[in-house]
Amino acid sequence: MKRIAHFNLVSYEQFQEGCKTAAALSEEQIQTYYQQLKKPKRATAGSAGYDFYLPYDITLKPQDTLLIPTGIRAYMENGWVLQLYPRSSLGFRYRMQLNNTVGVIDADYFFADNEGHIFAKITNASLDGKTLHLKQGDAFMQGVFLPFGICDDDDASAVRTGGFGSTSKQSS
Ligand SMILES: O=c1ccn([C@H]2C[C@H](O)[C@@H](COP(=O)(O)OP(=O)(O)OP(=O)(O)O)O2)c(=O)[nH]1
Repeated sequence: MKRIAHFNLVSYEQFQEGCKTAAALSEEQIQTYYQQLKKPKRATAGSAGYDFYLPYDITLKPQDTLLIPTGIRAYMENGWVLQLYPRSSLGFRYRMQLNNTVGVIDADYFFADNEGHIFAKITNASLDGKTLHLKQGDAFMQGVFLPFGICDDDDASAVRTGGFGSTSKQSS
């Protein structure tokens, strides 16, 4: 197995910033949640997916959507990508989905202005009216590191600075 990555927590300031855009939380709550953040882990020696844990309790009614600041950044060697998927059991039971279907975390995102803070946007797409209640520390999403190739005439040289959609802003 290739060891090509590691997870870190983002700084407290970045987590606080992420929480501000995601939820109405007091400073005290944010401090507590930050202290209790857990780095992603694989559940078994043979698992491909690193489980990401919720920073705080969430309730998602059918069709509700939430942005979640994970408090996590991922360093990985060039030539690797971290792909994010819902945790299968939550997909099976609640049709919990990632709004972008699969999250793509680029290797250079680690060096972005927001410290490479990984966000997840999830929806309860339940077709049978089930509300999803999850607790702080529950695994809700999984990340898999994958190698990728590039085209032989590829000359991409732009440097990533921001988060979602930032590269198209730079080039337009
Ligand atoms: O679920 C996600 C998906 C992406 N990202 C971060 C990491 C990724 O490196 C960056 C940009 O994502 P992506 O390349 O998929 O989005 P884009 O809309 O194509 O934006 P960009 O122009 O920045 O490439 O946003 C997340 O935190 N969570």
